[in-house]
Amino acid sequence: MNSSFLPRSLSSPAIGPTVERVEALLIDLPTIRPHKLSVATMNGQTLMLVKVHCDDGVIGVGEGATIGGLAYGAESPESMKLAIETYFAPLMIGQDATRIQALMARIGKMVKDNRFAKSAVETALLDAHGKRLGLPVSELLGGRQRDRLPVAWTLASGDTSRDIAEAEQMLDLRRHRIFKVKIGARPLAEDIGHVSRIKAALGDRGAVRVDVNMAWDETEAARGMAALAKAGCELVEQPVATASALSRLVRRFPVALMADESLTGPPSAFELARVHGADVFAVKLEQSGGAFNALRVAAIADAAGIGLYGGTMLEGPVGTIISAHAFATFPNLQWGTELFGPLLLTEEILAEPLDYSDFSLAIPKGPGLGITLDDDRVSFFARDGLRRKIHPSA
Ligand SMILES: O=C(O)C[C@H]1C=CC(=O)O1
Ligand SMILES: [Mn+2]
Repeated sequence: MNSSFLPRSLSSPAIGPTVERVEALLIDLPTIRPHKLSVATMNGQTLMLVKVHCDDGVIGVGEGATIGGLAYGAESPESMKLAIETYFAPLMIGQDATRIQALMARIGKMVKDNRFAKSAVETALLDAHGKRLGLPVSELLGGRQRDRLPVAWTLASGDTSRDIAEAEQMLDLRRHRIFKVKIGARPLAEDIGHVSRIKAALGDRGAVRVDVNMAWDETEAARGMAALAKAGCELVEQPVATASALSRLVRRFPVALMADESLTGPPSAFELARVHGADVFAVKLEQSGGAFNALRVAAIADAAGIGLYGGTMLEGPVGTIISAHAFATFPNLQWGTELFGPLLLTEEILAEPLDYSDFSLAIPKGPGLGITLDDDRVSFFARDGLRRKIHPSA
């Protein structure tokens, strides 16, 4: 790509270590069970890993993931890899790796959307810079306010008894006590029955929330929210698609309303706040376009009196931990997080697993993201790796 198109201020000479090489790869991992959402049923998850190699020998790692290929949004793991290799890398190579916001602005001038891919490369730059400085990424983002984050679990087997048994197991393990039930694929009455039975079984031992993933129209949503409030559900996530429909539902029922898919970065957060479209924002790093933008979304929520929740795109450990570093800096995180993505995967790709205990996730304290990939396992599960050679249909 010809960098002479760029304004002079965005292509100034590097003063620190520079980006030498950018590498992207896809890894395919099985899930512990089918994960049923109204938009897709997942039997596995594909992670796009990006490695940014710098000329001081530091390598930073980032991740992009989405749900059900193209079922959730415009980007797929494959499209992120292509965008990074073809369009991002030429804009990054030779640039100062320590001026992360300046480099992201340079990319932003030439890459209009691709928020998930931007989040992945920004993560890798933050990881590299934290390693270089000997600081956790949370410190680069302004400083952490907490060392652990509450983590919700999603019940999405589609089967009521199985979901109840799974919730009981999570309570016994002291891993989760907040449960988000995926609904919206079945008729309303069936979904309400499903959620009511789960809440009745758990009682005060577990909080129950639902995610409709935009599947309802406004009339169904009004009926659904009234019934869910009666059943003891405390929060309904994105029952309808648009901000205006959300704003007509908010505060009509004694149940909190959370925006998820409607939030695609700071301008959408501002618009939702302006129309009073939600009680709570599910902030996702990838949807926001990276950690810095997620912090901007959180600031808008705080200013508008909207509660905050740390969302996930069911990322693997890298995407999960950059999210944890960002959420650790939020002044308010009233609704906790759902950073359970790595627990949905059957395979570990870190040298040391993450610490999920006491109903929470520990935010690593080491430099950068504070995690280390197990490179042998990553190459084994790579799309063109050994696992595919042994089991071609896997
Ligand atoms: O919130 C979503 O829509 C996506 C995701 C988060 C948890 C889960 O099970 O799915
Ligand atoms: Mn959601």
